[in-house]
Amino acid sequence: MPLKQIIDTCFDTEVGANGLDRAEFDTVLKRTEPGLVWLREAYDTGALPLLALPGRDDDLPEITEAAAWLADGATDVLVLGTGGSSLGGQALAQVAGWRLPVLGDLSGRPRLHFLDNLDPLSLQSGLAALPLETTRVIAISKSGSTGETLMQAMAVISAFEERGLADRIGAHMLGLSEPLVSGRLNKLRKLLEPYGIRFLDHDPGVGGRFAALTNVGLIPAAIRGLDIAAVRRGAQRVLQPVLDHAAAAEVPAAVGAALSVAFAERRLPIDVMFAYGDRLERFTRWWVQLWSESLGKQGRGMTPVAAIGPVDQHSQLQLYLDGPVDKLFTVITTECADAGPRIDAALAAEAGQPEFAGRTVGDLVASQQRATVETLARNGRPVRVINAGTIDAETIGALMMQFMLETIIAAHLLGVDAFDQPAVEEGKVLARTYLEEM
Ligand SMILES: O=P(O)(O)OC[C@H]1O[C@](O)(CO)[C@@H](O)[C@@H]1O
Repeated sequence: MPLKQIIDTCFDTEVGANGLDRAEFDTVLKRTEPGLVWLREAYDTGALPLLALPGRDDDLPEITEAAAWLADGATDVLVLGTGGSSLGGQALAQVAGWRLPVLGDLSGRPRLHFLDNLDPLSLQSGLAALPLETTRVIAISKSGSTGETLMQAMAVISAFEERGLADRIGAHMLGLSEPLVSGRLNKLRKLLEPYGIRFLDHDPGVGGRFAALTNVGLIPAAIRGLDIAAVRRGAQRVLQPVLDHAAAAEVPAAVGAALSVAFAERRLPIDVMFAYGDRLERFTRWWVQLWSESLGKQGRGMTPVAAIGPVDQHSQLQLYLDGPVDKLFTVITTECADAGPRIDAALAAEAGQPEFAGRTVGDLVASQQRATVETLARNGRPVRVINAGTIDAETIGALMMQFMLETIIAAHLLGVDAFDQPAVEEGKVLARTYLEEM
């Protein structure tokens, strides 16, 4: 089912004075047109390889083979890498059942562990607990120089050696990094290749946070059994209107970018993504990096906040309904009516919840989604809705492409480069200095 975007509750007619008036919105929407032209040109010239990915299938056999190689006979697969080298894979794998409460890893496939946050205690206890004889590792870093990933890779190698498994390192690990460029040191390759570890190439033209549809995101997804061709099909469906020269109003990503920037210009500089369903939790985190690193530059940018429903109704909604009016909400809903356990009428009566009788858990969540959107609007909070239908491979591909396009178009509107992240370097240099001083 295609994504369905509903924006009525962003306008003053629905939410009162905090909403945009149509003319104001149309002016910002018109400003997205150069961004759309730029995207089409980038597609035609191949300047942005990300845009060619949805239509490609030539690389899928290599991705499928790598996933099968990692999973073959494995009880556990460790994914080393951080930021864009991890979050896309996490978002996709979660759609296929990874990291869900209780049942997440009971699929007969290897357990997946994404070691994206460097934490000394987690790493130590994790490596001690894992059956390394049957553990495979994929180390992902576009640059090959991210300290966290390098340190994790070194710790893993040492753990294999300490368990007397030094001779298996080459057969248990895979690397994924940019191809070697003469004169530039790739530390990850330098570290791992001497062990005979095979490397796949990270597409040098696709930045980490935009790499979910490359081998970076698709290998972990395929390990979990997600249909990776369908992920790309979903992405293509969202890209197509841009390539077909659709008017900005017919390109949901242009509409989304225009809304966000229009509200930011009105001093609503916070974007809250409120996604209903456990399977979208990591997706919201992936989006937070995409939106933050791509747009937060030169004093500009909108602050992303991630929430999932219904649980965050019980932690954040009070602020959203009654706190400062400084946010645009994007509520991602799913078709969940009729899904999940059906509630026994006698139990419902016994508990004093007669309205539960005969209803499914999905019926309640469907009602909650609707209620959240309406309550936000009634309290004068601008809210757009994206009805994602069923959360499957195609849907997550579509959502990822929608938000990547939205990010690129928003960057055009803000006048910033979506593809760099110069400011984060400063802290990395300082951390290295402090480490040397220790
Ligand atoms: O894939 P790499 O090069 O290891 O980078 C990991 C992450 O670190 C950053 O460069 C920020 O430090 C992100 O942009 C990137 O996704």
